[in-house]
Amino acid sequence: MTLAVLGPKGTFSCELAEKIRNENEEIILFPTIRDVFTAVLEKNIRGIVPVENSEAGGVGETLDGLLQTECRITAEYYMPIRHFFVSRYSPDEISVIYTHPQSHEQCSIYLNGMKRASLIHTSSNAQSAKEASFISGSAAVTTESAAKLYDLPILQKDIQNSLNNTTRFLEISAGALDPDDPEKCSVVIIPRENRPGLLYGILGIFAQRGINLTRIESRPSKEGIGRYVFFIDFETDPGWQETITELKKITGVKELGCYRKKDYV
Ligand SMILES: O=C(O)C(=O)C[C@]1(C(=O)O)C=C[C@@H](O)C=C1
Repeated sequence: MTLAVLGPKGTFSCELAEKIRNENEEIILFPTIRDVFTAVLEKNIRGIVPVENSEAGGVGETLDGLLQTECRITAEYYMPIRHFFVSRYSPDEISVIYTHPQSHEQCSIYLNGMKRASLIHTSSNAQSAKEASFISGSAAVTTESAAKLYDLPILQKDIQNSLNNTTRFLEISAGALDPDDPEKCSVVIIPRENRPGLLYGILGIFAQRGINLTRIESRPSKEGIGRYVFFIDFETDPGWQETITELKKITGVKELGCYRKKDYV
């Protein structure tokens, strides 16, 4: 078996993959989250992608991958996220800081205090460390494993805004079937029309059945201003298939997958 994740080595995605991989399962690294989706479909392997963070919200590239590809969600993982500020230079010598945009948001309070340095966004937390390992006068916001890998001194631990900072990751697979006893389901509502009460009607189906939503997020449909799709996660009951049938009667629905709930990793 093979597990596809965002690289290079040292990302949070990579740290999670190391923890959850099966014995003898090989981890393969890709430069973007979109490439992880493509590999999962083309090679028929499983992948791990970040989907939302407690501070910075949804991860757009993953939401787009779920909407636009046939990958299915087969599991979820919650991982506490600790950010490290690393550099070979002293704070007054630092003129540039490399950071992933999600990490920038998660560490905004600390980074706003670094007024003399300019911020450059990168494709991952490991890439940030890689840049800081050879650019003079630079620093990075990164993971503990990437700091070790690139031998970068830690100037400050835990620079995230909140000590409860957590990212939820999804396991995605190609052509997977839902388990018989799922605990959660994810769908995207793709409205066929813009009419009064549509969202009320959708939420009413969950309310009437006493179903708890664990997340609802609107995202532009990319078809024009004011047009949205809605990502909904809900806790399942024995009649979860009927819930989806009811939804399909009033709106467009893309089923993303049903799966078991997971503990913190
Ligand atoms: O760059 C990484 O280390 C990643 O695994 C990506 C990612 C993300 O895009 O959310 C994962 C967890 C953290 O929330 C920050 C970055």
